[in-house]
Order: sequence, then structure tokens, then C-alpha cells
Amino acid sequence: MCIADKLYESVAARGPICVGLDTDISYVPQWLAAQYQTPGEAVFAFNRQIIDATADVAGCFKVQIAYYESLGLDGLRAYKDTLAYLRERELVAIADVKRGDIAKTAEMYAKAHFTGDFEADFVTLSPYMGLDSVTPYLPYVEQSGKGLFILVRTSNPGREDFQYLQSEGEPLYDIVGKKVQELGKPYIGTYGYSPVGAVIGGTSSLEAETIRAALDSTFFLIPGYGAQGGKAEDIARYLCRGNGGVVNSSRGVLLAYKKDGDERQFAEASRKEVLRAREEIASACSVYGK
Ligand SMILES: O=C(O)c1cc(=O)[nH]c(=O)n1[C@@H]1O[C@H](COP(=O)(O)O)[C@@H](O)[C@H]1O
Repeated sequence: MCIADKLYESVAARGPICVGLDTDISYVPQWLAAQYQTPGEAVFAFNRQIIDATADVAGCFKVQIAYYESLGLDGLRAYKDTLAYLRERELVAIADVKRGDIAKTAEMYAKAHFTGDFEADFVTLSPYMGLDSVTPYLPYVEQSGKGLFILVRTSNPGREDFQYLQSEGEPLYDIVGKKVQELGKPYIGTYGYSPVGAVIGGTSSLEAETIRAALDSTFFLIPGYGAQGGKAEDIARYLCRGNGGVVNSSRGVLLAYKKDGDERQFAEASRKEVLRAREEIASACSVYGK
């Protein structure tokens, strides 16, 4: 089964929330961290409990590598262990590595994140160096059932610096989006979506209709919900066509326990936040229609 189909089915069964495991060691409650020898071990223990508490209500998980790299080798072991645990539980794992280099270097990144210690189902890529920063990953899409999420229009304020520049009457992100869709066409799965997906930030919905209509076979990874201010009603406009997208929430889910003030129940608080977000997005979708 193509990974886009697996993700589609997971979203249909569990909802569109992608739990972002951007686990800063400072998020791990002291009582838990104290039980482990190293920060990496504590981070993995925290992740495992969050995964266990949300596995049946989250469509996928995204592991942002910077948080793990920042802890050195100990952190990279936590990264590897987190991906291995997701694989063991047959959950969809997105490695948020945002690679963007070319040629042989890109081949090495593809090998690093699609095989061996750091194997994931999807990787995030930045295409702004050119198409040759993306094509080295395609053999893994074709032969190993892997997937990509390529930055098209991001969630951050700085997206306007380059992505919105006009070229022949179109914003650059539009051109990039169409290329992403074209690259993915040969791999479209049973549900009409390709494993070559796009990152579309959820902090603005101004262009939602044109983006969704133009990229109709492209699955979206939508970050920016919650901590960055993206609203359910904005997100819904990208989502409401089958199950063609996942909505990432990292700090919103990982730090949910801070609102309740009960550190011992951090995993339960994360689960509640996923359920709350899922409900909020579902009701926004019912307003904006399919
Ligand atoms: O590729 C991404 O995941 C991404 C793209 C984008 O446009 N904006 C964005 O915030 N992200 C990532 O999504 C996550 C957002 O985290 P929170 O703002 O804490 O929910 C981080 O891992 C970001 O690196």
C-alpha cells in the first residue's frame, strides 16, 4: 500500500491531527526526567507516553529533528528510538528534517532518513534550491513506498519575503505548488492523493480556495495551528475535501498539561488537547462544507 493511502486511512479512522514531537527537554516534567540518566532518555520516555496516549486519536506524528540534534548523540538516540517506536506501533511518522541540498548530498540525506537508524515514512524538504533538491528522493517514493512533504507556502511571517514574489502574474509558491503536484502525479494512490505532499501553513486562509483547487491530488501537511495562531476556520478551508490533509500541533499538544497544572497527567492532557483540536476542526469543516 502506498504511504499516501496509509496516511489517508489513518486520518479517516483517527482524525487529521498530527502530533508534533518537538520535544524540548524543558517540556519534560521534572518528576519524569529525574527517573532517567540522560536528557535523551527522558525525552524518549516523555514521547513514548504521549504516543501511547494519542495513538488512537492522531492521524500521524511529526518528529522535528532539531530538538534532538540540540542534545547531541544522546538526543539523536532519542530521535532514533522515537521513530522506531512509531514504526513498531505501525503509526505514520514524518521526519521533519527540512532538507534542501542537491545531487549526491541529497541522495545521502534520502538514504539517511529513509533507511537505517533514522528511517521514517515521510521527510520534509525545502525545494527552493531547485527541483534537483527534490528528485534524489523520488526513487524512495517509487521503490520503497516513502513520502515527501515539500514546503510550498509556509506558516511563518517571513513567508512573504520570497514565497509571495510574483513571477509572470503568479506568486512563487503557486509555481512551486504546481511543480510539486506534477512530480507526484505518477504515484497517486487509491484515494486520489500522491505521496509527494505539500506543506501549506495554516496561519492564513486568504488563498485557501485557489491552493486547494490547484493542488487537488496533493496531500497537505498544515502547520501553524494553535501555538502560531492558526485558527480552525482557516485550517478547515484547506482540509475540507476528503481527508486530504493533516494539521500539525506541537507545543499545543506537548504543553497542554501546563494549562491543567497537573504534571503527573501530562500524557492525558495531551490526549485531551488532541480530542479538543479534532473536534474544533471537525466543526469548522462542517461549517465550511466538504
Ligand atoms: O514543515 C513544517 O513542519 C513547518 C512548516 C511551516 O511552514 N511552519 C511550521 O511551523 N513548521 C513546523 O511545524 C511545527 C510547529 O510547531 P508549533 O507551532 O509548536 O505547533 C514546528 O516543528 C515547525 O518547524
